[in-house]
Amino acid sequence: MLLVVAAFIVAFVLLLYMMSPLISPKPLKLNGTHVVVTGGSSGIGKSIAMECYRQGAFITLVARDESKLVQVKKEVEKCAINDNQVVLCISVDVSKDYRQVESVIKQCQEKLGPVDMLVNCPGTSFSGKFEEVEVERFRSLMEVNYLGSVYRRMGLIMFVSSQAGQIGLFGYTAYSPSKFALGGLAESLQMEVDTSGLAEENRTKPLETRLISETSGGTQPEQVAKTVVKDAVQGNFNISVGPDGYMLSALTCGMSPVTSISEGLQQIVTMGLFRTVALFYLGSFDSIVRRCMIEREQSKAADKRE
Ligand SMILES: NC(=O)C1=CN([C@@H]2O[C@H](COP(=O)(O)OP(=O)(O)OC[C@H]3O[C@@H](n4cnc5c(N)ncnc54)[C@H](OP(=O)(O)O)[C@@H]3O)[C@@H](O)[C@H]2O)C=CC1
Ligand SMILES: CCCCCCCCCCCCCCCC(=O)[C@@H](N)CO
Repeated sequence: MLLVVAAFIVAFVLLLYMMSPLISPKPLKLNGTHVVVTGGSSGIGKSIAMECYRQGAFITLVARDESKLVQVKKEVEKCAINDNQVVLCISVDVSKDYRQVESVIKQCQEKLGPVDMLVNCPGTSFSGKFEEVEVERFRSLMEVNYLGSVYRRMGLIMFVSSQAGQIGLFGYTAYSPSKFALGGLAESLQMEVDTSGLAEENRTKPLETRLISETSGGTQPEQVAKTVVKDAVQGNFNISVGPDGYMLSALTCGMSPVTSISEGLQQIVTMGLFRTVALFYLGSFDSIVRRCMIEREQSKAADKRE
């Protein structure tokens, strides 16, 4: 008995020792740095750009629609904290020609210096039942959400995924894999790198997907931006928003790295508990899908009778 306890303590101390080099050293100070935000002309990307500007960064906004970019540039400029700060805009489709993207990023580096932090936030979403989603959608979501975040460069890189990138969800057969891929990329890249359109989606969204998505409390993009920027400059690998996001991240951490001792300890301690909570969530998702199916069949039968 004593031996087992001793073995546990030794293993634990060893674990802490092994984790210590993973703990990121000093946080990045955003003041004066160059932050590139792809997908920066709307939603979360725009809020992240504003948050970084408020902390003194120089910003390059990347998206397709030029007029939206110009408009958002003005909004970001309002968040300035000194007179030197600059916002650049680049209109390019990140899902298309990689060389073109590379060349525009080169241009912005010539103007604002090397990129200190790259925030990958371009993305679109589409939901529908598997057999009703055109194959072309699978390709286009993969191109924007996944390939649109593949840029080879140095510095801090942030990938904006989704809860649907941690778990597979009804209606997200095209979207979810593109976000899972992003997670795989981040996890592989982390090992290599030596770092010391919601409206469109809602048009087709199945009732099941809507009900399941509503389980996760909506968060304002400004709040998301605050949290992710704070965590990213600290060098954290897994960044989540809200209590369900926290639980999901702990639950799906797998072999992803830890960036603080307390993060690792929390995962170890909470894993079993969160798995229990997750089973209840799964049960409720299942009952949503079943209820929708029954309701559809009933209304079909009623239509026939008429
Ligand atoms: N909103 C949500 O509920 C959630 C969002 N997410 C993820 O967060 C990210 C941002 O979402 P959100 O703020 O809602 O998105 P928005 O639709 O508000 O903004 C998307 C941004 O990406 C740009 N963009 C889209 N396609 C391309 C492209 N091919 N090339 C270049 N830029 C492109 C858009 O500009 P333009 O169209 O002009 O190119 C826009 O600036 C996405 O990756 C999304 O999957 C994750 C979980 C929840
Ligand atoms: C311990 C376990 C906790 C489990 C919590 C589960 C919460 C599930 C709800 C997930 C909703 C995700 C919708 C994503 C939509 C999206 O990514 C957007 N692009 C939509 O436009």
